[in-house]
Order: sequence, then C-alpha cells, then structure tokens
Amino acid sequence: MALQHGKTLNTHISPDTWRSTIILLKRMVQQLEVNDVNFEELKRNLDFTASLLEAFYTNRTQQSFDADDDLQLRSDVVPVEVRDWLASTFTQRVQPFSQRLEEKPKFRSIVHAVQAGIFVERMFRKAYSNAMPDQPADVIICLRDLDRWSFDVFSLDSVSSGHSLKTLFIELIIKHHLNSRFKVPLSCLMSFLCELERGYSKHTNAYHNHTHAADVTHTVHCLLLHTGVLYWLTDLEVLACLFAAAIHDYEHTGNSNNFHIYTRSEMAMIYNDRSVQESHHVSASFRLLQNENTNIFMNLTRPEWLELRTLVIEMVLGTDMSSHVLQVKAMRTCLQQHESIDKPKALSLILHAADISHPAKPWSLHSRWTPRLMEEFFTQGDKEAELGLSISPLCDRHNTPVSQSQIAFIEFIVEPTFSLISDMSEKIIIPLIQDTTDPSICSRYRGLQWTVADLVGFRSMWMRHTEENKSRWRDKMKNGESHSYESEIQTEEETAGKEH
Ligand SMILES: Nc1nc2c(ncn2[C@@H]2O[C@H](COP(=O)(O)O)[C@@H](O)[C@H]2O)c(=O)[nH]1
Ligand SMILES: [Mg+2]
Ligand SMILES: [Zn+2]
Repeated sequence: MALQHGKTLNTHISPDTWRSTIILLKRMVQQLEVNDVNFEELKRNLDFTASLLEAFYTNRTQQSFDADDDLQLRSDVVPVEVRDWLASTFTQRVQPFSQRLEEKPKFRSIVHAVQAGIFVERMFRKAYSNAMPDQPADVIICLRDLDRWSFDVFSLDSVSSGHSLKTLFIELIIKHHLNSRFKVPLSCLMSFLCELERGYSKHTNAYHNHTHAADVTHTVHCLLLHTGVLYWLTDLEVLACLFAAAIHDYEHTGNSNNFHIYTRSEMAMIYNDRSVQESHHVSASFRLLQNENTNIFMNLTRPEWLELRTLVIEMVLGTDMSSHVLQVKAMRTCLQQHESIDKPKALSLILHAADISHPAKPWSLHSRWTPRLMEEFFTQGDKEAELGLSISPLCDRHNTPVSQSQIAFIEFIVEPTFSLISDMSEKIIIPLIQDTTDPSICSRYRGLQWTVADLVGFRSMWMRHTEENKSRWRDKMKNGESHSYESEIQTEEETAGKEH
C-alpha cells in the first residue's frame, strides 16, 4: 500500500486519514522487520506521514493565529491555552476537534482500537440486517431506481403507504454503510423517522411535506453520486448531507419567511426575523435528538457530533432562498479565482440545488411538483387577503402567470445553480482522479473511474430536462394558461400515471 506522494493535505485531517496513516506506519514497521523494503515507497510513505503531522501541527497553531487576528492578541504575551479559550469563546470558531495531549492514547492501543472497531462494525452490520423488517415487493422494485435522476418519489410514497421519507432515509443510510459506521441504533432510527414524518405533516402542506423531504434527500444522494463529489467526502460528511436534506423543512408552516416577519409570528420573534423557518427546521430537529429514544447519533464521538452539527446547521440555513444570490456569487468567485473550495460551502450549495431541483427533472415529476407548490403559495395568498395584507408575488390564485413564472424560475435560478454545481464538481473531482491512480488508497475512490464521463452526462441530462420543461411551459402559455392549479394536481397525476 502506498499513499500518494505530493497530495496536499487539507488542514482538517479526517479520522479516515488518521486511521489509514496508522495502518501504513504499522505496515512499514512490519516490512522493516522482515527486511522486505521498497525504498522508494518507504520514502514516499514517510514523507506523507511527516506532511500529515506537519499539517496537524500547523492546524493547531493556525487556530491560535486566526484568533490573534480576530481579537488583536499579541502572541508573545498571551499563552496558547488562553488564546484557545479566547478563540473558542469570543470568536465564531468552534473548539478544535483534537483531543488534549495528555489524553492521547498510545500507538499500540490505537491499532488495537481500530481492529476492535472493525470487528464491532461487522457485528453491527449483521445485527442490523437481521432486525430490519421485510420490505413489500413493490417497495423493493421501486428502490431499484434509487441511483437514477428520474427516480419517482411519488411512486415510492404510494407503495410505502405514505412513508417515502422513512423508507428512503433508511435505504440510503444502509447503502452508504453509515448505520454500521456510526452505530445508529435501529430502534432509534425508526422512532426518529416516525417523529420526523409526523412533523412534516403538522401543517398539512401541499408541497412542504415529507414527500418533498424524501425527494430532496434522494436528490442530494444523486447529486453526490453523479457529480462524483461523494468521493471527496468523509463518511461523517455524507451522513451530514443526508441528515440535513431529510430535516431541511421539518415542521414547515406552509408560509414564506416574509409572511412570518410581516405577521410577527412566534417563530419570527424567536429567530429575530433571520432565516426564520430554516432556523426552526434545524433547531426543532436537533431537539428531537435530545430524546434518548430518537437520538440516532448517540454513538458518535463528541468531535464527530460537533462536526456533524456544525455542517448540518450551515447547510440547512443555506436553504434560505434569500441567501441564493450571495451563495452563487461566492462560489462563482471562488471558481474564477482558482481558490480552494470550502467543503461546507460546497455542500450547502448541493443541498440548495437539490431543494430547487424538480424543474431539472423529467416533466412527469416537475409537472406534479408545480401545482403543489402553487397551491401552497395560493393558500398563503388567501390568508394574506383575509388579514388585509397585500398579497405576496405568485400567491394570488386568481392572477398568477404560472407558466411564465416557471420559465423565469428555471432560467434565472435553476439553470445558473445547476451550471455552478457542474463547474464546481469538475474542479473538485478532476484533481482527485489525477491523485488516485492507486485505488487501494481508499475503496470509496473506486467509483471515480467512471465519474468524469458521468459528470459530462450529468450536465447534459439536467440541461435536457430544463430545456424540455421550459418548452412545455411555453406550450401551455400558447394554449392559454389555466389558473386553476388546484384541480391540476389531480390531472397531472393521472397524466404521470399514464406515462409510467
Ligand atoms: N416559483 C417557483 N419557486 C420554486 C420552485 N421550486 C422551488 N421554489 C422556491 O424555492 C424554495 C425552496 O426552498 P424550500 O426549502 O422552501 O423548499 C421554495 O420555497 C420556493 O420558494 C418552482 O418550481 N417555482
Ligand atoms: Mg426550506
Ligand atoms: Zn425544501
């Protein structure tokens, strides 16, 4: 096993990298013991290990230096511990994830712990598959399309008796081996997902319900897979992405943030008018985890939990549409200026794209989401009229040019976002492919072989759909638009049923 020479190390070192390095060191010792040494490989591996330790050291010292900048501290006067405390208390920096030096386990005990961990993980995987309830045949058939962009979440919802979110989340957690990796207790997972689905039904929304959450969760999985970004992520980051997608609209009230602000709702008061609903989605979901029976992350270590929470908060807050322009602009600038891509920013953009992805999907899906969304907008318009407020844009059921607004939404919001996702993914993936000629480095990289072709295919796939959908809306405009979208929910479903 040889680690790639010259690979630049991110300043944050993942547990996977630490583990691979420990195994690597151990193997080098064994090779030296039996005098079976390839000097070139040994040199490269030692070089890599030194870079890792250097990156770790730089990371720790950098935390103090950044704090110095923020707090204007003079490093010769303030001791490191005090600087760490100031940085973690008075800046937005989170406590470093590393353990305190005196708590660090010895090398041999780390190797034993890794071996024991692998054993426990295997046992756990077996126990999980034994305890999983059998799925109905129709659900199994439907889930065969899980990796496809055209996956029909409405069908899954119907064959799973209205449990698309629960079914999909469990399937994805198992598919990515996250249940065994993070020892998610099955009973907790079941109870958590029941509560989650219950929260999504609280306001009986036409659009922002558990099916939308299932759709976004599936789309995040597909985006990670089809863009290859999956291979850039640690297991914890994949878990954070799927979790953030599943909870991203939890207990949505069916109104916009502006409606909350104008009506001075309880939520607007709690969150000071800032990303009102998004703040609630995250906060209420993490509150669910406070209960022992629904705490699916009970076996995460403290640093893992903190890292996951930080990532999930950033991702879900990034679904606030008012941050769209800033998000897109920041990522465009980053790509143009050849800066390295910030992982939380990239993952937030992926969740945001998934959240607005239905216009980039086949018409059979997009045409079923649109009337649902419009009906929810119109219900808000009805409430606004009742309260004597002016009706928000696109919320007047008697006077909204739906087709025109959909074309504009696709052209000005969806296409630029997806174009950015494609560009960003290329920038992330191409160096990874060049870096990983030896697939034994990490089994997750194996899928990279086909990713470049897939990435090109992904761009042409979503473009084909947005073009087709715009053209369908143009046809509707030509044929005289119907404003009665309530009745169209039924009609479109029947059409889609015939198409499948
Ligand atoms: N006019 C349209 N707006 C859309 C459409 N699909 C989504 N959206 C908007 O995006 C947000 C997504 O955020 P969410 O977390 O609330 O789901 C949604 O609220 C809409 O404002 C669309 O097809 N047309
Ligand atoms: Mg939302
Ligand atoms: Zn959403």
